[in-house]
Amino acid sequence: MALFYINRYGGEEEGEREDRSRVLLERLREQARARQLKKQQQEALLSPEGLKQEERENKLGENVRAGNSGSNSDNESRGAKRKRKGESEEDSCAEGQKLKKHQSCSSPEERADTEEAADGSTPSKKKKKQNRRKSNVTQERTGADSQEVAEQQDNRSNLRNKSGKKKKKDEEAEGVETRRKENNEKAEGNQSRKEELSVAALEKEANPPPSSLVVLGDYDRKPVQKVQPFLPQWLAQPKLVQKRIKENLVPIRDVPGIHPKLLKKLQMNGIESFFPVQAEVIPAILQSASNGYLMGQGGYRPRDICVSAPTGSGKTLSFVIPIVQALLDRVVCQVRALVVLPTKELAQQVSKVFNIYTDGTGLKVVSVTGQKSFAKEQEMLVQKKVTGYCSLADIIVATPGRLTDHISQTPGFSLTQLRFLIVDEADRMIDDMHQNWLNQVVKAAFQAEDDSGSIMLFQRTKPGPITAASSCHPQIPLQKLLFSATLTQDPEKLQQLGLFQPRLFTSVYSEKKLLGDGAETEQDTEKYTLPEGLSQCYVPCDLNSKPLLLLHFMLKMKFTRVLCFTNSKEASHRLFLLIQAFGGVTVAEFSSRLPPNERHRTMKEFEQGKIQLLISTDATARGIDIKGVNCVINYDTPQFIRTYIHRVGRTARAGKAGLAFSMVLRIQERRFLRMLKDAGITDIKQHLVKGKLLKPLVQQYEEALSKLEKMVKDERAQRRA
Ligand SMILES: Nc1ncnc2c1ncn2[C@@H]1O[C@H](COP(=O)(O)OP(=O)(O)OP(=O)(O)O)[C@@H](O)[C@H]1O
Repeated sequence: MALFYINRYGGEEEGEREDRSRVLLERLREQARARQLKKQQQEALLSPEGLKQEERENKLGENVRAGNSGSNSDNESRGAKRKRKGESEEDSCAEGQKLKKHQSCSSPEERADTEEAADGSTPSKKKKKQNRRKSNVTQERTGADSQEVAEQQDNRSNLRNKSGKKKKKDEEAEGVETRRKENNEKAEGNQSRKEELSVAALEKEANPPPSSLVVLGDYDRKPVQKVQPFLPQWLAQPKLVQKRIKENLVPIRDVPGIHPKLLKKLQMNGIESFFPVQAEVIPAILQSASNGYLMGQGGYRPRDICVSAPTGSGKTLSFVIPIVQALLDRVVCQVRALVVLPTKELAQQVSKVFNIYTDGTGLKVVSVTGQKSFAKEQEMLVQKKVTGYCSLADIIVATPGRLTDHISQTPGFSLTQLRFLIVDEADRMIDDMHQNWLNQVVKAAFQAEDDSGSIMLFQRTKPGPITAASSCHPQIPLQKLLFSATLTQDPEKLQQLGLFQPRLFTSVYSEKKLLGDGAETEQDTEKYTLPEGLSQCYVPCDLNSKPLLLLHFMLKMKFTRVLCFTNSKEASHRLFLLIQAFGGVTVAEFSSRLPPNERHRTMKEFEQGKIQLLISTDATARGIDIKGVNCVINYDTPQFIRTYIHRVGRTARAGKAGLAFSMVLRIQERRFLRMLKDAGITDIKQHLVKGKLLKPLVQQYEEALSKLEKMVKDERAQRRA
């Protein structure tokens, strides 16, 4: 076999070489013929008249050459250099290229050899090599060089013609007809040679030989093309939800399948119409539970649902209503719905909404957030009976930390009947995934029931691939529902949630844009959506003028119900003390510095309008729904776009109007505006406050500063004591 390959390979190579030499030989013959014809022509010219004419022509040629002698000698020396260079580069020339170069750029010396070949004598190998070298040298010459070569050729052949004049006289006997024919052939040959030479020169110009010198630091700025992410179909083609609330209200009776009990409750709570996200998501969840909570529609596992809609667009109700309805018919109290949220305040808020809609239904809602003691929470969750533990909660609203504590430490706490897992502020919860809370929940949900387990029939195992066998054994499905105003569209992040055939409902539209060449491209014109009633401004300022600006907004512009954000609890506290020391504004602070009950009280007072200005950390940035907040001030610029969106989203909720001011240090201005622009937020206006407007506040402010200094010292002393 190996031998066959060798022979085959060898055979092909030989054939190829034969072909090449045949072509070469043919070419050489042609050239020799052309030369012979030229000689004959010269002889014809050597007649007395012809000689005179030739002398005249030679003289004229010499004069012309004398005029160009400088440049010619330059060219010659360059030619010599190139020849040397050509010799050194010879080895790197590819075999295939050699033939082409040989044909297109034959030097005078080479042609002398070709004459020999035409005579029938075979040139030696050494000579061939020399020829190849020479042809390489010639190849490097420019168009001007090739002209010169052509001239030299003519001169040499003239000389040769003169010396062999007598010898050639014998051949004059050949017919004039043949000469003319051959003359034409020769002219054609010369023309083609000239063309080949100039093509070679052009090729050389287009591909100059590589330089050994590298130019550093000289590069062109190339526009970086944005890589369009490849999204799975459910992310690329979501179900679109209208952004504008007021224009897209849907009367509650127009949404099919809602239980009359719930319709009544909605009306009692002043809800006559559903917001767009509710009109889309409520029917979708209800449909997946249309066969009851024990199995999915048609016995299949229901699809998971992801919702990305602006702040204040009513996402809470879009999961509360269908879950309450799905569990209305439950017989035994078991944990069937679990809502996980990032903060205690948010968990309390959501559990309040559940309480409203489960009131009078027999469904029990328990909140596990650490607000109460662990033992107290345990008592609220499970009860020990003679027959074993039984659940006291149908719906649990929890923060991840407390939830995992109960999973691992509360006897009888079971999630084996869990049907709905709701992750609110899902993007934030994905960031918290390092706590491993989701794995613990899923593990607890698919844990085998111990002997005391009452409903062995509905025992379930962790779902694997769908097979005929798995379809024959229906079990209570676990459906995940994700909600956020800034839900990530990063498939890798969402992957961590182990979603099953998810559906996405979103208000973030990708718009098709026309490129310059007329082609269409899909571009995210906005990555996040803000409430329609929100007006945004930024105030360029310096560090010292920030407190004065805040006082100016509160005292001169008479802002009321203002939620003001700082980037740390220390900053919140100091600003609170300063504004308090200044006086004239009812102010409070909200951060993890305060105990939960104090935070709760503060929030209540703020909601009641007893506090004009609430200075807070990002603890209130997400999800908190405080009615009547008409202005948000970013005292410290938010570092991330998601933080900005959630902060400003505390106003302009439920289709109402609201105002957001961001104080931006001049050094931060560019970065801040770029951050917003990258997220597709361009409708932010600059709001300049003139120094003279702040001047009247300065003296009182300086007094407040000295008071603050004293207060901070006292606090430090107290802490040390
Ligand atoms: N259909 C409705 N009609 C009138 N008001 C509604 C309706 N749905 C919700 N609301 C009110 O709108 C406000 C915002 O609702 P919700 O807190 O659910 O918004 P959200 O989308 O969860 O906001 P965030 O993203 O900030 O958490 C609440 O005060 C709520 O009572």
